[in-house]
Amino acid sequence: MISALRTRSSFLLSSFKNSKQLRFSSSTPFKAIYPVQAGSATAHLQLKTGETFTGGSFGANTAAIGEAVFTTSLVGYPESMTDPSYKGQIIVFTQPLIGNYGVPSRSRDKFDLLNDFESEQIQCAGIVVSDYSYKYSHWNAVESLGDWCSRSGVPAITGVDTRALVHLLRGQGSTLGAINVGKTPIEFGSDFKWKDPTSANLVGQVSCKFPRVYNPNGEVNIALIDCGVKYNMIRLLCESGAKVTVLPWDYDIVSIADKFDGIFISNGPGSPSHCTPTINNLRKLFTFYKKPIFGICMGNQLLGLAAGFQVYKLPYGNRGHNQPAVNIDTNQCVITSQNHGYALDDSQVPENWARWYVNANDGSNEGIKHKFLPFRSVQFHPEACGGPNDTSYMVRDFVQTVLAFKESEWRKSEAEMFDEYLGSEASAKLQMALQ
Ligand SMILES: NC(=O)CC[C@H](N)C(=O)O
Repeated sequence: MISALRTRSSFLLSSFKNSKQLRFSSSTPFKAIYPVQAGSATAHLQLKTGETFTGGSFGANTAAIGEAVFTTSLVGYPESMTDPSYKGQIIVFTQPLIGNYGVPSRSRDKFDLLNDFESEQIQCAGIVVSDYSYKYSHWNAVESLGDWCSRSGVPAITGVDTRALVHLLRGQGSTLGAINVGKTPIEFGSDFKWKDPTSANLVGQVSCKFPRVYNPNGEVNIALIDCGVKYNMIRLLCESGAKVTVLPWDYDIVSIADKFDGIFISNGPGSPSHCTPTINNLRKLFTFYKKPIFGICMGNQLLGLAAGFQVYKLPYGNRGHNQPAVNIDTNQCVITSQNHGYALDDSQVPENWARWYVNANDGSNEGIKHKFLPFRSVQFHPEACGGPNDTSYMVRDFVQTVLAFKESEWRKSEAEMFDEYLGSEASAKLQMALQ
């Protein structure tokens, strides 16, 4: 199955590359092709490779630089724009109609988490759309997308030929771009120093600065390593019965690990290579920590790096809400929400680890698990927001596993606990490994 997936994916990629690619002359700007409100200032997305896409500004009258990436998600622009994973990126929406349901209210749930946003503010550097809805309508809307972007200092362009833009990004890969508002594009001389925001440690910029506890009366105590956590991850853990202690990405979790019944590693922006402290902490935990660990997206990459996997950058990433991921053991396919540019190279699998999920489109890794310790992670987003909730059970399963381990510790010796949970053969291996 996997080899078939890999062949299919290489066929898909090669056939796409050989297909008639649009010719992009980097001198002629792509004119706005969708309606731009009369009186809007002209705005441009200029790529480092020279192409310019012109449209009308409907956000802040400011310039921004970011990695231009595209998402095929049809809904969920408030969630995507406030997802810290998009820090340093300019989001190009393939869905043409953006803004039609406005921006929701800032109501909070019982855990004090915003109900309709994934963090307190817009995280992306800017947005590019084809057909912005100046008029919006929704029972929960309190302002327009344009007003939200304007008051947040985030530039937004409408009227852009996003099909041509996405065609280009698929052909050459995600590309550094600059949004600027003004009659004429900026003349970036060949010596212009393009400062790539994603070359910085973006996780350090978005992670919490101090620990914070959610749902203090939860029945199990879970440490969440915050690499740029989305609010719905915290919400799902709390709703599953956990007390969640959110810790900064580089917090010394090793020295307090035994206080926690389980550890969760969150999503986050930029390259995982900047998170060396987190990776080193995970490596130290592997030497003694025997309770469940679960990671999502960046968490999958950091757990994998700590285990000995390599990471590589995908040409244009997987960002959308209909990405198919296949469970390698059961062949079950789940439809997932995704937003990532890096992936684990699972062509070489470290000892005692196994591939868990694989992407049915491009054969990229979608999850890993330890063969007999309760450590696992997925590249996709079970917490959705936006996208399908089909795999949100994985967060609940993690909390249930933590509870099972905790309860078992009270009632049974370790050997019995591991026998019951892992099966006697794996348990025997574990006991050997822990000598
Ligand atoms: N959503 C995420 O956690 C993204 C992880 C990482 N920044 C990537 O782009 O692959």
